[in-house]
Amino acid sequence: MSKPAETGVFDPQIVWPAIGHAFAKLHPMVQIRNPVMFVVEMGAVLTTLIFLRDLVTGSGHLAFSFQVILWLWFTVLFANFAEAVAEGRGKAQADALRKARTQTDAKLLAPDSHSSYEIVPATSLKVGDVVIVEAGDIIPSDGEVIEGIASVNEAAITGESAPVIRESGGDRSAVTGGTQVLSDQIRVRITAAAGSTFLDRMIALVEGAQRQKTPNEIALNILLAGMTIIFVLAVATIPSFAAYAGGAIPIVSLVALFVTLIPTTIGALLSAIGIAGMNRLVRFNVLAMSGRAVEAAGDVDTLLLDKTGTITLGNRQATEFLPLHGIDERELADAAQLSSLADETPEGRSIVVLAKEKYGIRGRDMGELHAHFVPFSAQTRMSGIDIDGSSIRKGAVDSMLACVGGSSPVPTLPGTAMRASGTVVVTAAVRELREITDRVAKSGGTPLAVARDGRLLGIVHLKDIVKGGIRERFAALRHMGIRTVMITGDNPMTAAAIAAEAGVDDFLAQATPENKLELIRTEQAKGKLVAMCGDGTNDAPALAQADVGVAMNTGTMAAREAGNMVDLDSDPTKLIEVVEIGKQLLMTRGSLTTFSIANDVAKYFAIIPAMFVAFYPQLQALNIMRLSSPQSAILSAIIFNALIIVALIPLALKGVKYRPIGAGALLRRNLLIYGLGGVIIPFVGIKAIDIAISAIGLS
Ligand SMILES: Nc1ncnc2c1ncn2[C@@H]1O[C@H](COP(=O)(O)OP(=O)(O)OP(=O)(O)O)[C@@H](O)[C@H]1O
Ligand SMILES: [K+]
Ligand SMILES: [Mg+2]
Repeated sequence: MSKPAETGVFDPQIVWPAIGHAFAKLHPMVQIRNPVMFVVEMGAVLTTLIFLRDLVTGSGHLAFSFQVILWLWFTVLFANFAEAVAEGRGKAQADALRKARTQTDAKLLAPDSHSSYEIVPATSLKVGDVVIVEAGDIIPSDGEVIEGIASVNEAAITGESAPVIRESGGDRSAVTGGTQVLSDQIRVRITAAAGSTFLDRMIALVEGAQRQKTPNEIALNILLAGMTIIFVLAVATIPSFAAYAGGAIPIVSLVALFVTLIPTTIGALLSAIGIAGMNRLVRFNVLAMSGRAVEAAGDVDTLLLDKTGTITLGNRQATEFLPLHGIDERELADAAQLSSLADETPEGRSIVVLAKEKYGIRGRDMGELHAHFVPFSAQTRMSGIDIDGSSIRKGAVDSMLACVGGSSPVPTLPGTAMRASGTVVVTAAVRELREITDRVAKSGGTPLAVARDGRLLGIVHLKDIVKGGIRERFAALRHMGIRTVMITGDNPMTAAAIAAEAGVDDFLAQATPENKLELIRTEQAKGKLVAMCGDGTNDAPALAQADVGVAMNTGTMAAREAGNMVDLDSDPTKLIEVVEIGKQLLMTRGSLTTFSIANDVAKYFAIIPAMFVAFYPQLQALNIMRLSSPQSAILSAIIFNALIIVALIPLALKGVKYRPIGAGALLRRNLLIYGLGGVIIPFVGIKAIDIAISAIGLS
């Protein structure tokens, strides 16, 4: 995994444009999305108008008012700046991606030809068009390989230069526009028109163009808005207290008090925290389609993983033909090959290859054979062919046995009549078949049974390899308290072998797409947050249902569209980083909210005595900060309130450090640091500012 270095928080290339954006974001229609800061802006507008009036009439404390108003505007600008910096970091990543979206031409296949094509610009391609892509060509748009196999360099989107295999059929058929074919030739059916390709969506995502507030953010915003309203009411009563003592408090002081008391720190940084979380994922080569997915990742309890292509490499290859007693190996190979001639899955193709390598059985022309082809489906878990009155099937052993009547002695495949003595033959064959199946399965291989006209011939052994380093990573997930469950369409014994090798906690075998979906719903009904990693079209419903659906980039378009995250490195254990980033996001938000609210304590001690000491001398007891003057107290508080936003931008963007020490311990630790820190820091900060401004004689 190549991980681009993190740009510095205050990189000049990001800071300068962000300053401009901070002013542009002053527009009330932009500001209204953030209620706390909108209120601050309204306060700034109101006091500015009063100041202008006083300027004309020559009344009021003009110098003092001017300084307070300036800092009110700074408060809003700093909040805007924080968001703009977060967005700017995303834009830098988007620009890198945009370079990959170079203008290319496409070799558009003429509608009823197999080889003649015309060159057209990639932008003119429509969904459904078929293009030829040859070695050296850039794939013009997203699509599905419908014929051929090729090695593809996807570095443009993944940053990983090792080529990947893309082939028709199966779960590795999706190709991404902007990537380059290195060898061979493929035919690609275009699945996305210009402007809505994967790369386009990636760019829009990292730029934050599609960012929507998550339910958690909305809830927090409502809470903050609620607190703001309470402080409006509280501050609104102050003039009457002053009037009672025969004095008056200038509006600008009231607004300053109000702004320092409302939760401006978290209000200013909330949006930046969310954007930064998504950006952090991008740096790990994971694209989150929604902020909600990132948050959910922070609380995941159960991780479900598809086996083939997710836990294993996914190119299951036929390695052996294992005939039943009394059946010629060549007869089995021949039947297996026939049933696979039109099977465009990697499994089917590898059977044709093995039959040719081992027995020299040549491919036959499907057109001349007058055959009816039965394609593989995840429901039937079988595929095959009806040819010359005979029917050949291959598939998962249990499905095949149900079909040829392994459980009942009566075969149900068409075209078979049962002899009276047949029962015994079938049962013996079934027993032997089970023995072979178990042997293959125990080694982690996938056994495919082959039958001709209801007569079992034997087993094809498909081999697959568990992805490297996966075991330790699953152990790390367990340590984080996440249960891993492998779900596969394969038989229980193969599943058990692979599950043991990969080190998952549990597995579900012989699962149909509906079973996968059901399992997720059951977990969710128990109140658990479920993540699912998958690559196949048959995983799509589950990916859509899961709270966090991580599609492998090697997977099909359907899978990539259904999930709410795509892992460009196709590494299911990346969930560790995804969860950490999610937890970090939640913790950062929680910590800064705590800090923001704790901040208020010091401000009460700074401002309240300063405001009232003239009317109520006994409040002098509260004046523990001994600030130089009431005006300096108000000014120091509002300056601190604005500067703390800028000071916390790096923390908001980088996130508080995640430590796997358990939720309770973490909460205590954060309360101590951010709660206590939030109480103490403003006392020190406000006092320091007070000393500084009275030294330079600002107030
Ligand atoms: N081309 C094929 N023809 C016939 N049967 C097949 C073919 N490919 C796979 N099978 C059988 O169907 C079963 C389920 O298919 P598949 O592997 O696609 O399911 P899955 O739910 O995606 O599980 P996995 O986790 O293994 O990817 C396989 O275990 C195998 O027994
Ligand atoms: K505040
Ligand atoms: Mg699969």
